[in-house]
Amino acid sequence: MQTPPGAPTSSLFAIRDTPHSGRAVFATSFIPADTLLLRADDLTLSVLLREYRREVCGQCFGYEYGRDLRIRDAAVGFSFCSEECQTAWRAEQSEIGVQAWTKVEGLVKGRSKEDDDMVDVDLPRPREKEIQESWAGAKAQASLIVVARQGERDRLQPSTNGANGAAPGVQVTKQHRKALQKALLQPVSPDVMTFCVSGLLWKYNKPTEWERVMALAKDATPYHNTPDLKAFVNAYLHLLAILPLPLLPLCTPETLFLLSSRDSHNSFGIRSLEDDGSEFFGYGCWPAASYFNHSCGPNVEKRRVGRVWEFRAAGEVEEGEELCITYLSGEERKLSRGKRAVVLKRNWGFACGCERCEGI
Ligand SMILES: C[S@@+](CC[C@H](N)C(=O)[O-])C[C@H]1O[C@@H](n2cnc3c(N)ncnc32)[C@H](O)[C@@H]1O
Repeated sequence: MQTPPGAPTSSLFAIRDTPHSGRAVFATSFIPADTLLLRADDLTLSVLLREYRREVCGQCFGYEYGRDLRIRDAAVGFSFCSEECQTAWRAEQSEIGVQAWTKVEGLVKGRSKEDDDMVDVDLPRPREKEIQESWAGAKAQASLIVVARQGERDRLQPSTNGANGAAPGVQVTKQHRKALQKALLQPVSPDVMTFCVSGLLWKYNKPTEWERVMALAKDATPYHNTPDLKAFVNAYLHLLAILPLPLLPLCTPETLFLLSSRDSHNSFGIRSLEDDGSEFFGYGCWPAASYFNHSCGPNVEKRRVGRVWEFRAAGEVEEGEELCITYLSGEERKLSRGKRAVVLKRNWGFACGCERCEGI
């Protein structure tokens, strides 16, 4: 098998296909306990939940037991533990990125708290047909918004106008402006918005690395429920209405869906490093870290160090053995086999056939 783009390479392991659980990581020699197997420092998109934005550093995810961090960058809605982190964050986002976060913060700030509320997790996941129809349903309004924004570009850059000074292309009318205003009146889901902006900016700033995320395992039905899908479609229309103009060509249903479809089964929770990770700050996608399959009795331990994930052998590993982490949180690991199976099926979409579950 050819190594997928973005997959890790090592003298200790190789990535191979398995009959039932996609690709997996296998030891290529005996590995002593506690050996460092991989440091994944390739964070792509990430979501820091809005409720933690004052306490968790936007760059290194540092947390000081719930205290507000020293530096609050109110314009973009992130806080930082140091000036270095703030500078690194701004450099990584790029100038356009900082403009985008400022626009998003302006939209989200002052919205009623109810827009934030989590929806019922027990609703069924939308199937492919419903997903396609929802995105298609936004097409007409999206086209009107894009024309309204095109008018903005033409006002800002009159040199792109036609020879007679008239705007090239379609004339902006009341209908276009109304479509834009209507989008802005829809409820905002700040964390969904963060996901979309983070993904679009990552694609904008690192276009050659798109294939690293596209190579990951896909989920054809990545939305948790119908309100979640609706929140993504709304975020799309909002973003068309407010993003800096250079980002508009990237903001498409296709790109947003592809980001969700890869993130769904590959993201890592960003949790507190104390208390067995009881605080869930958000999540992110590190492609190199996404080739380990799950086992309920894992032989690899993972640990987050700032923005990097480290993977170590939990004990001695024999040549040829599959290297597995656990996808379960601390509390979930203590559940019975049946309950673990329900959690894994719901969150990751697979029926666990690991050695612990099969009783081997
Ligand atoms: C992070 S990816 C792991 C790498 C993946 N196998 C691949 O080919 O890219 C997670 C996905 O791998 C598969 N997977 C991981 N652990 C599994 C297990 N114990 N049993 C069955 N499938 C598993 C599931 O499809 C899951 O959604």
